[in-house]
Amino acid sequence: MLQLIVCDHYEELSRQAARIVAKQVTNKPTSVIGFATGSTPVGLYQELTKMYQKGEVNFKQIRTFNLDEYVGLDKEHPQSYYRFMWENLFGKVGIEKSQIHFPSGIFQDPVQACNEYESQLKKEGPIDLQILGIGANGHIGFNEPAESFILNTHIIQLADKTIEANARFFRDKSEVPRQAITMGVGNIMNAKKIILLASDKSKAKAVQSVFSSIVDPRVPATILQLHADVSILVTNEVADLLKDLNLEQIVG
Ligand SMILES: N[C@@H]1[C@@H](O)[C@H](O)[C@@H](COP(=O)(O)O)O[C@@H]1O
Repeated sequence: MLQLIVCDHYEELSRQAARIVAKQVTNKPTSVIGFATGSTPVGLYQELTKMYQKGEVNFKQIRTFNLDEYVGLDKEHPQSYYRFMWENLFGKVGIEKSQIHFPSGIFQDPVQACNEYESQLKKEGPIDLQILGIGANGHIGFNEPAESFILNTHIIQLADKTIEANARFFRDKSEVPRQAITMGVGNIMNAKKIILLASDKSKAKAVQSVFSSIVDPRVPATILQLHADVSILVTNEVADLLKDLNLEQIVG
């Protein structure tokens, strides 16, 4: 079931998302939380940090999984998602290395790297609460538009649009890795609860697609319609653009 939550602005969206995460962790201190990167959840991570500092939530017993990592960037690379999570959340709220799981962007054998993450997910999962952003092309994690869905952790060729969108974090577009390792849509759909955050106008079409009643791997987020518990938090400016768009307007 999909629930749309419209928030006045980005700060409110971040606060609402933080309340959902904090409630999950308070109700079940040993929760497995799936974290996302990108600019959208930064406000959520700031809110969680504030709540932690005020003693309103603690993360001592949680275990974490992250959606994805760039292939070829080691953990300490300034643009690695691993480093992003330490700088934006883990390092600020007392989460320790022993609590976290991350797909590795550096490996000799891609199959083995994916299998290792799969076994960790199987052993520690299911994820209780998965946080998602969304790409303007409808990608979730790094599940890019394709002819079919890939369910498990895999290596993906990044779409040109994604490379362009993420170039803003690098000195130059040529520095953006061309591949990523990502959880598959099956891993994401296995989460008990999902919250998807979209605050930028550029995401409106992708968000609309989630309500399209068509499931299409060319817009990966459409799979979320089959999940039992998804809350989609959008800002007013995204909500204003949610009109009767059809899927063909979103693909490509
Ligand atoms: N792999 C990540 C996604 O997990 C994220 O949701 C998306 C949107 O990012 P942003 O929030 O910066 O727009 O793109 C990135 O490439």
